[in-house]
Amino acid sequence: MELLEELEIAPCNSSQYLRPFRLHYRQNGTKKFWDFMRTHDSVSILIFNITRQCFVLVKQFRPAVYMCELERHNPEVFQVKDMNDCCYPRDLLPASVGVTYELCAGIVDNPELSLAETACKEILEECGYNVPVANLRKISSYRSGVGVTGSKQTLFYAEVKDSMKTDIGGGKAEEGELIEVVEIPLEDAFNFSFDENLPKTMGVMFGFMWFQNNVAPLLPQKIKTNKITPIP
Ligand SMILES: O=c1ccn([C@@H]2O[C@H](COP(=O)(O)OP(=O)(O)O[C@H]3O[C@H](CO)[C@@H](O)[C@H](O)[C@H]3O)[C@@H](O)[C@H]2O)c(=O)[nH]1
Ligand SMILES: [Mg+2]
Repeated sequence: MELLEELEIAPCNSSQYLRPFRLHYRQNGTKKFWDFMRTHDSVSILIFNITRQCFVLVKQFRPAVYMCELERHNPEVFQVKDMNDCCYPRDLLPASVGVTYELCAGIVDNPELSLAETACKEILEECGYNVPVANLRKISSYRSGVGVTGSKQTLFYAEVKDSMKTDIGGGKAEEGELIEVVEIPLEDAFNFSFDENLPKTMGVMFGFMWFQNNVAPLLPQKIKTNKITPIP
């Protein structure tokens, strides 16, 4: 995951994942426009391993995160004069600056599967646990990237046991997915959440908070999470 070479930044003129549009409109008499992208909806799953009392997260290289960091150190990377130009950044940063901790998640791109079935498929592909659909609990759904995509993400909760682990996970190798499965012990979860040196998604932070409010109170006292209050 850490070896990053041959970077080329090129314009994205067509994509199976993103379609940019501009909506022109008049709102309360004021003429406006807004640029946005159509993308797939998605599912994400907060996974808790009850055998070892830990959360199961995934870690992966995210090009968008990496490029934000690269631009901060190297402002010219996106300053191409012609939209057909390519840029070959030289002063690279380690790949690790673009690696984030996330909930297991996937895009909803198979209309034949329900959201819960899609979630179970992602759990198996990314984390290696074979979870029956009936074991999933829907937490809620929400809008992500409201300024840019506004797509809907549905969040599930899944409790797993070591005995349900039938595969190593890691994502679909044939699609080039390179995913590391990581376990966060329950007692470390809240310190992990607020450690800004460990880049993570809001889904992870929300998921841990939800667990604290909805599942932790039902656990035996000795394994409850350490609740910490973030410093303002
Ligand atoms: O530009 C792209 C985009 C996607 N892929 C492929 O498509 C797969 C998508 O993986 P999947 O696990 O289905 O989706 P995620 O990348 O995990 O994205 C989900 O998880 C993210 C983190 O929660 C959310 O931001 C997204 O909305 C949500 O779809 C990738 O692994 C690649 O194989 C590419 O090759 N190129
Ligand atoms: Mg994924």
